[in-house]
Amino acid sequence: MGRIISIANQKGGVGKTTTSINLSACLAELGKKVLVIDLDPQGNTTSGFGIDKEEIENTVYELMLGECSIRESMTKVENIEHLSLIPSNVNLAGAEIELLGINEKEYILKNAVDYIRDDYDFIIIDCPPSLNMLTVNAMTTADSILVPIQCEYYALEGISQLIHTIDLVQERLNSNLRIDGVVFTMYDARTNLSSDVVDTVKENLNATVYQTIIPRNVRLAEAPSHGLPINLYDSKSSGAESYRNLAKEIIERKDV
Ligand SMILES: Nc1ncnc2c1ncn2[C@@H]1O[C@H](COP(=O)(O)OP(=O)(O)OP(=O)(O)O)[C@@H](O)[C@H]1O
Repeated sequence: MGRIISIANQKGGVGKTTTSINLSACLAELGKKVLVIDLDPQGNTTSGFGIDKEEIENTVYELMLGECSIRESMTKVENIEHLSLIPSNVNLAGAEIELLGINEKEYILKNAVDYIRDDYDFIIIDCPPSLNMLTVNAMTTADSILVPIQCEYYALEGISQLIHTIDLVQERLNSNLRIDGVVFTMYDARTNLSSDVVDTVKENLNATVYQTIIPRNVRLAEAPSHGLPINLYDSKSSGAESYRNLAKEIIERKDV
């Protein structure tokens, strides 16, 4: 049965999309069968895989509104074996309103994913930067939440709210849900600030912290404009190495 990991942190720009794309591509490179679900109306995971988000017929929006099946919502990603994507675009921004009044709207994604989860080793869900109904759907679907934390001064801002939301979902909607772990992103070894943030989070957060730390690496920032994950854009970069190591660490985890 596939392991379902949602990448969530309601703080914007912390590396959720970068982690979703590159972790998924590295898991696929290591031979795992991966489905990526882009649940962010910005659609950056979709375009980061080289898919034109304006041209696609079926997205996660049509899936959630019951206008297509989960298999019809999937797109194969060129050049990447073992990886499929359920894309997203700006239409998803209206989904919250359109789902008003629908029964069990917190479980719409979960009910769809249940049909296909046995076909995959990993299902990775990229969440939007807010704690809205889309994020709640990601949390009811997931086995665990991976929280990217940017190595910057306000890193812990909002984390207690995120943990409170995870606790509420666990209590009321998905008793299996747990925090998979924290991954530090955009680490800059030249500054004391980055290592201070890592120390503070480790002291204050009762969660597994992945040993792999994602460095600030310009190749990671460039790769999406070429529509490629980092392992295809620059396989030897520090960004590619770090996401490969994160993928290996996640595969080896037995406790989630
Ligand atoms: N390790 C890194 N090194 C350099 N640039 C990075 C790194 N990680 C992310 N970035 C850049 O930082 C910006 C924000 O990253 P990203 O889009 O992954 O964050 P996000 O949390 O998904 O954002 P949002 O909250 O808007 O969905 C992007 O321009 C991305 O290219």
